[in-house]
Amino acid sequence: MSMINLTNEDSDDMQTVDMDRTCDASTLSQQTDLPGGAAQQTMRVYLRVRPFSKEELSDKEDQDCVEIENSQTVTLNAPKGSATMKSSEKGIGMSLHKFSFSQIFGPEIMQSEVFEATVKSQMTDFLDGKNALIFSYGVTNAGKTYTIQGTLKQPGILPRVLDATFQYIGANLYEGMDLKPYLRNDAQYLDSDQVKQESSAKADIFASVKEECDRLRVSGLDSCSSTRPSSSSLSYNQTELASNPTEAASSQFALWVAFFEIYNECVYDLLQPSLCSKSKKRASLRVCDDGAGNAYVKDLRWINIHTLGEASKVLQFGNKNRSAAATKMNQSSSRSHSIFTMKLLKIDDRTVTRISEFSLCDLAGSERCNKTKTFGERLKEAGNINNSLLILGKCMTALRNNQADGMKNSYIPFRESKLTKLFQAVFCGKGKASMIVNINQCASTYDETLHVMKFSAVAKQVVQVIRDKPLKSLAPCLVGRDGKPLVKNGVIDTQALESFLSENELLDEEDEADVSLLSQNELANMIESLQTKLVAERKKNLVHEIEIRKEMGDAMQQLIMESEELRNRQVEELKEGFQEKLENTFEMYKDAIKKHAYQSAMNNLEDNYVPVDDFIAEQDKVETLKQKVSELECLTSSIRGLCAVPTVDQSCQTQPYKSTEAAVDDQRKRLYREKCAIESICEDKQQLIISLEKRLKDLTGTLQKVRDGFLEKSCELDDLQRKSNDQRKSMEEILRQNVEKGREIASLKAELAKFSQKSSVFLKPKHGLLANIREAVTSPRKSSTGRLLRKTVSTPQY
Ligand SMILES: Nc1ncnc2c1ncn2[C@@H]1O[C@H](COP(=O)(O)OP(=O)(O)OP(=O)(O)O)[C@@H](O)[C@H]1O
Repeated sequence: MSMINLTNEDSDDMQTVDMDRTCDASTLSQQTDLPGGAAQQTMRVYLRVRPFSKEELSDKEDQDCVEIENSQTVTLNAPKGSATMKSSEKGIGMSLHKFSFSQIFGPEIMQSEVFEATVKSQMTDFLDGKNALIFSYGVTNAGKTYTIQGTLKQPGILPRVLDATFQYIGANLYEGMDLKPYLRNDAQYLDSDQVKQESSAKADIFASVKEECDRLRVSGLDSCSSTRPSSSSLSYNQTELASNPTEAASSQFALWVAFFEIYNECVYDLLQPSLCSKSKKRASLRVCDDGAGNAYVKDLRWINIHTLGEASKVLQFGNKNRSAAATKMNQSSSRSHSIFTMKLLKIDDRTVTRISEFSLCDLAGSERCNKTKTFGERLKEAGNINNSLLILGKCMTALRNNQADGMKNSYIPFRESKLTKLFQAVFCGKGKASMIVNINQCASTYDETLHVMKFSAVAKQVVQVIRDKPLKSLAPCLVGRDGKPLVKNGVIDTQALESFLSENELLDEEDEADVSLLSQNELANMIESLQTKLVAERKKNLVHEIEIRKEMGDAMQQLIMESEELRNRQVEELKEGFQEKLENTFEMYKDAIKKHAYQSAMNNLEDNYVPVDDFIAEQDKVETLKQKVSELECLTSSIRGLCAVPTVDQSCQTQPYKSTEAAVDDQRKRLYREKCAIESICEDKQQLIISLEKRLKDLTGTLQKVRDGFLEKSCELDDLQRKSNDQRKSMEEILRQNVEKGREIASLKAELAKFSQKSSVFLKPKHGLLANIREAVTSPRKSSTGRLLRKTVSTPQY
C-alpha cells in the first residue's frame, strides 16, 4: 500500500509523526463551530494496543517494539531482523518512529473504557440525528473484531452502541414495522403485506439462531444463553447520551439494522437466510446512488429490532453467515470488510422526521501480499483488500491535501472502491467518522504495524466538516462527487454539472439516480437545464465531428498518396520486368538468327565444296596468274620508262607512240581487271579454305568420336567372343560326356544282351523284373537303381 512519505530529514534517529503539529493536543477533541450550524474537527484516530497472548510470549514476540509514552504518544522501536531495522542499518529510514493519536489505549484498557472514550460523542450525535462511522483498522490478529464486537464477557463497541440506543429509546420504541429506511437517507411506508414480509424475515432469522442454539445446547457447547450482552456488562450513564433528553420523551424511535460484508469488491448481505445453505452461491449486491450523491446497497435486508436481545441474535446470525461463507470459500473472515449499520428513525405522529445512521466497519487485515506470500485467488483477494484500503488512504490523503490548501480541489477517488463509495457521504460532511487503529506488539509483524501507523497518521490529518442535517423533505437532492448539490433551488448548477458530467458520472451504470423522487418543479427546471446542456453538447459534438472528419480526410489523403506511390512503384517494377523479358527474347532471336545464318553458311559451303586436289590446282593457277600479273607490271613500268624519254623527231614518231600507249593502256586495264577477278577468286578460295578447314576439324572430331565408339564396341565384341568361346567349350565338354555316356549305354546294352541270352537258357524270364531292368538301363538317371538291380539279378548265381 502506498502511503505518504513520512521521512523526517531533520530528525537524527527518530521519526516523529505528529499530525497535530498545527494545533496543540488540547484542541484535538474540540470542534470548531462554523456558520450555518456546521462544525469542523480533525478526524479522531484512536490507537488500541492489544495484550500479548501466551503463545506470543513463549515465541519471544515481546521485544519492546511498542512503547506507550503517554495517552497520546507512542514510540515504535524496530526489532532486530525487521525490514525497518535492516533499512535503518543501511542508512535508509529510522529505527524509531513516534506517533501521536487522539487517544491511546494500552493492553490493560477495558472495553467499557474504550467505548466511553471513543464512541460516546458519536453515540450522542447518532441519537441527535447525525450520522456516525467507526472503522477499525489494523493487521490480522490485531484486535479489530475484539474492539468492534468483543466477547460475551467483554462486549465491544457495537453491542454497547446498540444497548445505549435501546436505553435511550426506552419506552418510546415505535412498535410498528411499517416505517422502514429507504435508499440511503429516506424512509418509506410499508403496507400490511410488506409488514408481514418483514416480520417473517425477522422470524426466520431468529428461528435459525434458535435452531443453532438448540443444536449447541444438545452438543454441550451452549453459548447462546450468554451471547446477549447483559445490561450489567454494558454499563454507562444513559442520561449522558442524548443531547436533548426531553426530545426522547415526546418522540418515538424505530431501529433498523443491516449487516453486510465486502469481499473481493463484491457486497454480500449477511442477513440473507439462504447463506446458511451450503449449496447455494451467494448473490452479490449492487452499490447504487440514491440520486442525492449517497451510495446505498441495493436490496440489502434491513431488520427492525426492538430489543438488545434481538439485535444480538441478528449479529449472531450475520457472524454465522460470515464464517459459513468464509469456510465455503476457504477464506478467513478477516479478508473481508464487515459493516454493521444501524438506522434510527425518529417518528413523530407516524411520520419519519429524522433518520440517522451509525456504521461500524471491521476492516480486513491490512497486511500486504508480499508479506503473506499469496498466489492466484488469494493474490486477487489480497489485491482487492489492499486496493480498497489503498483507495481509503488515497481519499484521506486527497481530503487532507484539499483541506490544507483551500484553493486546491483535487480529485478524491471515493468511487474507486465499494468501501469508500459507501462512506463518501460521511467523509463529505454528512457525518462524523473516527478510526480505531488496532495493533499488536509482536516483533514479527512490526513492519506491517508500522505501515498501519503511517496510514493512521494520514487519517488523523483529515478535517471533517459536519453539517447539521435537518430532515426537511424526503426528496433527496442531487449532489456531485464532491458532495456539493447539483441542483440549487430547483436550478441546475451548470458549473457543478459540468464537472459532474466531465467525470462521466451520469453514465456510471451503478449510479442509478431515481429521478422520480424529484418534485415536478425540480424536474421541469432540470429538463430545461438539460436541454440547454444538450444544445451545448450537440455544438461540442459538431465541432468534434468536424475535427474528426478533417482528421479522417487528412488520413484518407495520406492513404491515397501512399497507395499511389505504391502503385507507381509497382508499375515501374512491372516495366522493368517486361523490359528484361523483351531483351531476353531479343537475345534468343538473335542467337537463333546467328545459328540459322551459320547453318545456311554451312549448307552453302557444302554446296560449294571443292575437292582438295582441285583446290590445289586452282591455287597453282592463281600463282601462275599472279606471276603473269607481276611480269606484266614490270613490262608496263619499262614501257613507261621508254615513253618518258623524248625523241628528236617527235612529229614523225608521235603516232606510233600513241598507238603503243593506248595498247599498253588497254593491256593494263585488262590485266587489272583480270587481277581483280583473280583476287576476288583468291579471296573466295581463301574463305573456302577456312570453311573447309573448319569442316575438316569437325569431321576429324566426329571421326574421333566414331573411332572411340568403334573401339568401345570392339571391346564389347571381344568380350562376347570370349564368352561364346567359353560356352562353345562347355558345349563341347557336354557333347564329349554325352558321347561317353552313349558308349557306356552301348556297352551296357551289349552286356544286357549277353545276359539275356544266358538267362533264356537257365530261367524263364520274369517279365516284371526284366521290364524294370530295361527301364533302369534306358534311364541314365536311374543308373544306381540299375546297378542295384544288376546286383540283385547277379546275386542268385545259379
Ligand atoms: N484488548 C484485548 N484484550 C484481550 N484480548 C484481545 C484484545 N484484543 C484482541 N484480543 C484477542 O486477540 C485475538 C485476535 O483478535 P481479533 O480476532 O479481534 O483480531 P482481528 O484484528 O479482528 O483479526 P482478523 O483481522 O483476523 O479478524 C482474539 O483472540 C482476541 O480475543
